Amino acid sequence: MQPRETLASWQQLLTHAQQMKHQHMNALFAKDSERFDKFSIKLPSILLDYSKNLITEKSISLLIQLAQECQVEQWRERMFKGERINSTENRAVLHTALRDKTQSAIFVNGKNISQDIKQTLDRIKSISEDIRRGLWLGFSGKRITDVVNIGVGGSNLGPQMVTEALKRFSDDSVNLHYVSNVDGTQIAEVLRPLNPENVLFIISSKTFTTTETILNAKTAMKWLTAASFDQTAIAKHFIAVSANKENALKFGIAAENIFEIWDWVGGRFSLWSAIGLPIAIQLGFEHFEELLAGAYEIDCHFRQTPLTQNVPVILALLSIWNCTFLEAQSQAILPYDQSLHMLSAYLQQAEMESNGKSVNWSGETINYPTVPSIWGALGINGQHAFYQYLHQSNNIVPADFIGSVASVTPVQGHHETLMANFFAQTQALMQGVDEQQVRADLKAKGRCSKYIDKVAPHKVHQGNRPTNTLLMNQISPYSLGSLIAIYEHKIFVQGIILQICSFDQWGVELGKGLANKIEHQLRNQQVDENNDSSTYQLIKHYHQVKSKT
Ligand SMILES: O=P(O)(O)OC[C@H]1O[C@](O)(CO)[C@@H](O)[C@@H]1O
Repeated sequence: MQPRETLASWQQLLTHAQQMKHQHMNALFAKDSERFDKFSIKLPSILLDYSKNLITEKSISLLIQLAQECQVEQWRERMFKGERINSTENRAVLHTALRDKTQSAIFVNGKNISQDIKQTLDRIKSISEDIRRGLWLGFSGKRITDVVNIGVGGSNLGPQMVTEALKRFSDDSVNLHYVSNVDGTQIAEVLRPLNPENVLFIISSKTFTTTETILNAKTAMKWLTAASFDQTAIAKHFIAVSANKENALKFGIAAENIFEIWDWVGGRFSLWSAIGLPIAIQLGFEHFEELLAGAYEIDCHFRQTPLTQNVPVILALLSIWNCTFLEAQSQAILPYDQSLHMLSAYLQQAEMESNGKSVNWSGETINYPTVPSIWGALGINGQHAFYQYLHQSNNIVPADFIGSVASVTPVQGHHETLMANFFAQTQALMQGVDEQQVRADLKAKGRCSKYIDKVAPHKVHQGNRPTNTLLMNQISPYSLGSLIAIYEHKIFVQGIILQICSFDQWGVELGKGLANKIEHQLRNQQVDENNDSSTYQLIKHYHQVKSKT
């Protein structure tokens, strides 16, 4: 495995980055009237404009060379063909197979998984339709009006982000709720207004060992059986989605209510599998299929388009350019479409759980900056909260701006105001305003020179802050499927170039193990003296205060 720092393109990028740090995007735009054409890509439902990055044609050409030297195209084929590229877990990575319209045969451990996928899709269709038409009945013969999805991380964020985004496409035949937090407040609040006779629970857990999910599921089961006085009611009110059928059965879920997922689907890439059942229930199976179709379009684009015109590849290269070579440390996700209000939370898991690692495939320490921390919120709300930092802090935060040409719920006069802000913000972040201009503007407003001297330095915006604009035609199941798949493949490409195993998540295990030990101490009013002094005193304080409340 060739260390990345020894690649010719890597070395040239290091030198090139030092030169580019002294450039301003304003000058690059002034020099080149075709900059937008050179640095934008149009897909059927999404336009990517990446011209507002600190790049030249040379930057892109070196970055493409880097992708080639890292054999991104070969790795991409290995993924699509089902090779075990998740090396630390010895697993294939095949979320793309879940949305492959052609249902081509793909073999994992000698088994054609496309047949399993088809069967599961057929079951999702039939169960979601039964529930939506009122044919699935609860223990007292009443129809299901409310579905509660219990799951966390990848077993929650994907379905919740999508059903929130596509609410407009729901006919409201069923109310959908999500419980992810083990804080009892959440499940108590969700269940409080519901009638057990009308509620169906989906227990979503790939491993079926996640403490938070299992505890919430147990509470749900107690709530149901307390009302039904009958264990047989469980079969009418509980569905499980899991790769661990044995545990789901042991838990008490009826065999016919268990939906299988497979070890070749990573939790954070699983919304296309039966983990997406809540999507089909709330929006209808045909909309779930459109979501898959939108993702499939991007799978084909990613697999077939030359690297220079390949949206996920370009986004990955820009992230590497901004973080590894220009040393930005975080990346903002700023949707301007209300529908996408959960997108940054979703991408936080997708990107940070995938690539937030510090050793390479061989387990050697990586000694160059890799991926940024991902954060964000709805752009308009952010403007009145944290954009001050984006515009004027010393830290450069590259940002993805995501908006739609047409609103799915047009309210007269609103969309233009929203989108005017969308366009203005990337312009302001790029252009900035220098002191000379600030002074001239203040003078034109009739301000006295004493005031101008005092205020002018505070009003300077350096600009030169990189942004990508992803402009969607309109939010729909199809375009949302495409958007999510773009980010999934971007994450993959980053992992390949940075030599990070993007499909494991060992970093979540240590905390889980320690929580188990501490939970034992909390339940038994003990404090283990082997704890460090901070943790020891915190637990002791917890017991003392608890004993008095
Ligand atoms: O679906 P499961 O197995 O309950 O896991 C939920 C989430 O927990 C994690 O394992 C992290 O703890 C994620 O990777 C996963 O999406």
